[in-house]
Formats: sequence, C-alpha cells, structure tokens
Amino acid sequence: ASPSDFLLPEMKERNPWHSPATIIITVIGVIAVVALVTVIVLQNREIPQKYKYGIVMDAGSSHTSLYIYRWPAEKENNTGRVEEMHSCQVAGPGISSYASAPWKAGESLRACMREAEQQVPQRRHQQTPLYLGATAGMRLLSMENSSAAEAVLRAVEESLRGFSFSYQGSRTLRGQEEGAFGWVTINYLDERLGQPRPPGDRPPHQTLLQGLETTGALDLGGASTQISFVSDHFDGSESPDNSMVFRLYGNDYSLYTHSFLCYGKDQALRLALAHQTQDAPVTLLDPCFHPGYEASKDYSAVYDSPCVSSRRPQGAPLNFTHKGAGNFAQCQKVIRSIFNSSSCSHSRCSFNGVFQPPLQGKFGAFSAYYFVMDFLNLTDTSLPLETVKRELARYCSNSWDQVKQQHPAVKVKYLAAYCFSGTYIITLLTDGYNFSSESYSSIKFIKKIRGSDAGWTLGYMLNLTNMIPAEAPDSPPLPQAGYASLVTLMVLVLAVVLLLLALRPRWPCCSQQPQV
Ligand SMILES: Nc1ncnc2c1ncn2[C@@H]1O[C@H](COP(=O)(O)OP(=O)(O)OP(=O)(O)O)[C@@H](O)[C@H]1O
Repeated sequence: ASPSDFLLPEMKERNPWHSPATIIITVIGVIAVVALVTVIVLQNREIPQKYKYGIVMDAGSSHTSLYIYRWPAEKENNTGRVEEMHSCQVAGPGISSYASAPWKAGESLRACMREAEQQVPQRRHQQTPLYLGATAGMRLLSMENSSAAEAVLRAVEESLRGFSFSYQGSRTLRGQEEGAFGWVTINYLDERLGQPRPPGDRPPHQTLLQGLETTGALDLGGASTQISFVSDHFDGSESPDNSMVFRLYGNDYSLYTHSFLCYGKDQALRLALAHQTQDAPVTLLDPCFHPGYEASKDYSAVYDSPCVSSRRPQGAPLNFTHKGAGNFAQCQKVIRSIFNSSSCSHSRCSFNGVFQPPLQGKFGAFSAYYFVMDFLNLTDTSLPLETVKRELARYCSNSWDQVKQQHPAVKVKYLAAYCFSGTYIITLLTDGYNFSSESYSSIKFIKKIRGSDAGWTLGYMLNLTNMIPAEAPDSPPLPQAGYASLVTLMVLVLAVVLLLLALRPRWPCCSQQPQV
C-alpha cells in the first residue's frame, strides 16, 4: 500500500469544510444572505401609500373652487410633501352673488362636496379638515351690506356641516392673508422655504436647503390683486400694515404684502368703464375692446359695486351702447387713469399712495395673470416688453368678428375682454408695481407647480394644520435610518462570515499539515 492510502482517511476527517464550526458559520452566512435579501425586497416593494387629506374651498368673487390636498400619513411634520389631489369648479357665480338668496350659496357647493366625498376614502372623512375661505367678493359685500355677507357665510356653513368631513369654519380672509398664503404656496411647492425634501427626492447627504432666495407672488383675481415678496429693504417699520413675519423651518421671513381691493380684473374693468362714462354718454367708444364689438350695458349694472357706486353720473340714461375701438395705446391711457400715482407719503409707492419697497428677486404670477397671458400666447417673459406691447396692440386692433371666428370655443365674456385684460396686466405691472423692461423677465406666468395650483388655498391649509413647523426637524426620519442601519449591519455580518470562512484552512485545528 502506498503511503497515501494511509493518509487519505485522516485527510478527509481533517477537511476544514466538514467540521461543525464551518457548518455553523456557513448556516449563519446563509441566514444573513436570506435576511438581507428579504429586508431589501420588503423595503423596496410597492406598498399602498396611506394618505391624509385636507379640503379647502376658495370662495372667490367670480366663482368657487374646491381643492383636495393629500400627504403621506405620519410625515406631515417634516418630509411629507402635500400635493393637490383633485379640484372641482363650483357651477355658477361666486358666493357673494347670492346676497339676496343666501341659501342658494350653500346649495351651490353641494355638487363639489359630493364629488369630494367620492374622492376621499370614506374611512378618512371624519379626520379630513374642511375649510372655506372667501376673498374679495365677500370683502366687497361686507362693505356694502354686512348682514347679507354674514347670512351668506351662515348658509354656506350650514351646507358644509351637512357633509361627513371635519368642518373647520368659513371666513373671509383679509387681503394680507390672501397675499401671504399665496406666497407660502408657491415657495412651499418650489421647495424654497428650506424644508427637508422627501426621502428619495433628496440629494445624498442633504436634509435641509437653507438660505434659498424666495419667489415673490403676484395674484390677479376678479375683485382684488395681491403682490407679496421678501425685500432686504423692508423690515415692516415704514408700513406695518404691509408686513407679515413668519418663521418657517427655522428661517425668519419678513414679507411685504399688499392687496388692492377693486383692482382685480373684473373690478378694474368697472373702474375703467366708470372713468369713461362720467359724462353719462349714450354711446361709449372704448379703446380696450375690439373694433366691431357692440353691446348694450346697463348703467346700474356697471355701477353696482362699492368700487364705483359713488361715482355714478347724475342723470345717466338706463343704458349705453358699448362699442370697441381696438387701440392699445389709448386703452393704456384709460387704464393709467385708474391708478393714482400723484401722491405718496412714504419713501416710495406703487400706486394709490401705497408703500412698496424696491422689487427683489423672481416673481410667480398666477390666476388671471396666467389665464390672460396664456390665451394671448404671451407667457414667455424673455420677450422684450416692447414686443409684448406690440403684440397686444396688434391683437387689440383685430376685428371682433375675426376674434370670435378664431376662438369659437372660448366664452364670449372672457373673449371680449382679453384686449382690456392684457393691457391691464402690462400696465399694472409696469406703471403700478414699477416693473421695468429688465425686471419684467424676472416674472414667470404660472398656473401649477408640481401638479398643484398656485393660489392661497394650499398655504392657508398648511398654516391651519400646523404643517409647516417653525423649526426645522433635527434628524432624518427613522424608518429610512433604521433601514440603512439594518442593511449595514447585515453586510458587516456577511463580511465577517466570509472572512472567517476564507481563513478557516489556516486555523490550527483545521490545518492540513500532519500533526507531530
Ligand atoms: N380662462 C379664463 N380666461 C380669462 N379670464 C378668466 C378665465 N378663467 C377665469 N377667469 C377670470 O380671471 C379672474 C380671476 O379668477 P380667480 O378665480 O382667480 O378670481 P376670484 O377668486 O374669483 O377673485 P378674487 O380672488 O378677487 O375673489 C376672474 O375675473 C375670472 O372670471
């Protein structure tokens, strides 16, 4: 027999891969691999997201909209991004139009509320806050007839209480609130408030975005218009009424904001008509309407608003014929006359003696700014202001027949007024707010940001639900951290096991050298 015949059984017995220690280590290794794969698969599988919901109704002067917002449950304090999930346009006019039959205001909201009941999962209804905020239409109605305004709000409240959501109240917002919440909305959606980004959307090693310059907000409604921005030259002292101070995610903001009641585009049109009908004409040739446009207007309807009622000319006939002349330069002249730029008791003013610090940073212009400029194909603010004016002049000079023919699907009440509205927007921005040919390009006409409408409603809800903390959260969220630690631990265990296995043949017990 060869020496190897005697050695082989000995060698087999001493094979390190067959010893109990090796088997135990291998089993631990296999368990670690299986656990690691299981954790990764479980963590990354598509789990149905659980959401919380909030509803805000924007009761504007021209109409009411309902917005449903949602955000991942358990994350509202820091990283859960709130998004618009659904919106509903209430049929009919704004609630302030129901002053003579308030119950109809409540009634008008029901269809959208029923839609909201379908959209929000039933089990969440009772925890879903529902708010209604009214804006300039109701501000005007309060000035005109405060008991009618209260009756409308009561009727609306009664109607909303009849639904299964957690009703939180209906109130008329002050102009400053409308401006400030619009500013919060666009800066929140644009992630400019230094808020932590949701996990997955966060660049590595980054939890907070500090010190970003914010975007100013320009909101043009039907009855009022708001301008809000942060200015290094404004600490509130020169005009405390225009100051709103916030602490959001650990950053302090001193916001300048002003709301011009009666300078929304519908009321501004009344101001322009009032200016042109002071002599009580039977026929008005209006440069802000297309040539060939002709409509009969009631004096009482034009002057039926606190913005113009005191200026109704004595001895006016019942109605007048409103004819278009389509002249941009003349129209601008009319519009300039509705801004009082002659008196200013502050260091600087926008118009009507209202303080305004120097414009600063970029601006987002939404609501009617967007509707009108989008229709006119003029949302591109890299176009020189002179080109925009030339385009407007060309558009205004188009005949009414031609305009109707080119846009058969557009509502006539909007179509007839786009020449006025576009001219008003450019004049408000330049003559009113002092945007120059250069700073005009810092404006962006926007409708939505990341799928959510620009407007005051989201900022209002974030504020009332305390969803924007004053201080930034200190630590990244636990589940992600837990997941990362677990994976790291398992990788470490695996590495140790593999190392032990690799070194196994060198252990004294398992060495293949014949022992002496
Ligand atoms: N597609 C459109 N084209 C032109 N104008 C429009 C369009 N849609 C809405 N508008 C008008 O734009 C204006 C602004 O609308 P928005 O809904 O923002 O105002 P509101 O909330 O009713 O007014 P306020 O905020 O002053 O109470 C209104 O005059 C409205 O009639």
